[in-house]
Amino acid sequence: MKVQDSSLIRHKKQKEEDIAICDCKLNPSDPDGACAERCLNVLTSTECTPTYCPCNLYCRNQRFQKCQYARTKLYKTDGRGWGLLADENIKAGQFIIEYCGEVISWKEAKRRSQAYETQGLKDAFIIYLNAAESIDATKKGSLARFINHSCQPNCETRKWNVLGEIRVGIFAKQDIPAGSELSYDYNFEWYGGAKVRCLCGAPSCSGFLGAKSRGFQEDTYLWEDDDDRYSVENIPLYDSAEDEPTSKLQKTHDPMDPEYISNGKVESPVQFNDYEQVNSTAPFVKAQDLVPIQDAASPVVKAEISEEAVLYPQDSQKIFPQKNAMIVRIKSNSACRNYHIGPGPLSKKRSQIVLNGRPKHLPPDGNDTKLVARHLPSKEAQELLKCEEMRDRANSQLDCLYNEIRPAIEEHERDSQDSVATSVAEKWIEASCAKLKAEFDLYSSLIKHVIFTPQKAEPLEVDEDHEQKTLEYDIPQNLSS
Ligand SMILES: C[S@@+](CC[C@H](N)C(=O)[O-])C[C@H]1O[C@@H](n2cnc3c(N)ncnc32)[C@H](O)[C@@H]1O
Repeated sequence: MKVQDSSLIRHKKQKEEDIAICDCKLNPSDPDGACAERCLNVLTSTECTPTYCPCNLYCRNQRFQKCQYARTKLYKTDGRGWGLLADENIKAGQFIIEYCGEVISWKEAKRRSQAYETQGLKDAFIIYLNAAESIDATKKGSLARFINHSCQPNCETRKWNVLGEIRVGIFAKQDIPAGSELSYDYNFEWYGGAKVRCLCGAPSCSGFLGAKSRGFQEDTYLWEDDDDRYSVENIPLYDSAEDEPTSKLQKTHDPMDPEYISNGKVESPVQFNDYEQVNSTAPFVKAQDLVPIQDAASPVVKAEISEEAVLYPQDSQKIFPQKNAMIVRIKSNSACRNYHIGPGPLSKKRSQIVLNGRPKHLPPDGNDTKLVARHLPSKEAQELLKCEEMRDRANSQLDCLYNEIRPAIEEHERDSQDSVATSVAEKWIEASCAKLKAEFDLYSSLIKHVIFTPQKAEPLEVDEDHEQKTLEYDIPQNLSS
């Protein structure tokens, strides 16, 4: 009989209406381009959902789900325990591996870290996931748990939305040649315990792991004794019977002991691809016996795009098909409200988004507008292209604004459970409105031109440079102003 570990957080099932569907089109002559860097979902750090993606089996945006990891191997460092090496050349930006572990509430994270410390556990494996949750890879996890800290790292952590849940991946910050040790900046948030002297050897080394940390500020976090908002009891529990993988993790050995993994042979680096495949699908797994370690500490994951990035009231959800747009959930102090920015729940139809029951077409890309403009007299074409430029400018303003306010949002999120400051939200809304207005202008201009184009099936005479020479207009009386 399986005993459910009540400290683990249950998988959330993604609702159909929350599935984000990109508008990529599969080009049979370039299948590798399916859901590549311009995919709407990729731009919003969201993985495509199998069977819903227009590129179907060719979709390349399911790396977490398919465990498309870089080849890595373990090695024994000098003074820093185990470390992880690149076992192939890795490109800048490449997804290397998921940081898997038990997903627990912060309250549970605090309890465990204290317990680990009392037991004299040496290394720290709890990382920050979001305001309410942490990932503990102390007993269960992937090879990512062996990646050491560096003050001048070649990797970074990024959060991705995978089937409606936020997951953490290790990504290359730069090209990494095979044989290099992988590292990221833990940006430690200490859960107590003595500080660990940093041995990364970087010229800019800050001296200690967690030197950047403001320390574990118990009082500002959620789990004051009388604060039950995020207590384990209130969080839906993971049903191990449903999803628990059968893996090597279930064996009675310490699965995280590289000597166990590598069959006792630690002299030379060992390949771990099979092991990774088995474990990587399960960021949420059942607890096993504790392993004695010392000086527990918990690295905090820095997210490139915070899933709790910017507030946008739910009742005024808008579509922002941009890099910074992500479905987010932010909990306010007074009540548990949901805020969204970015693509709201998307319908199953391609190129169409349904919000609050109203279908909205995704904006045409620049090429489409230019195509339309080619078939218009130059004055109209100019106007159309001007509108498009306006839209692009507003888009990039919104991007800049997002980058500007992101630190405040992340800072705020860590400091307290209040919603992001109203002034920040207002700034965002203002910029979003500017962008929407620019888009509106673009579309109205497009519509105007479409209405004003000839109704007769008179082919347009176009010269080699696509410049239109003649046009016949059939302007409806009521629209001829
Ligand atoms: C997530 S684990 C990394 C894997 C670990 N080396 C092991 O053998 O399991 C984090 C721990 O590794 C050690 N560590 C990581 N980076 C270090 C560094 N730059 N200097 C000293 N110790 C480090 C610390 O003990 C830290 O608590």
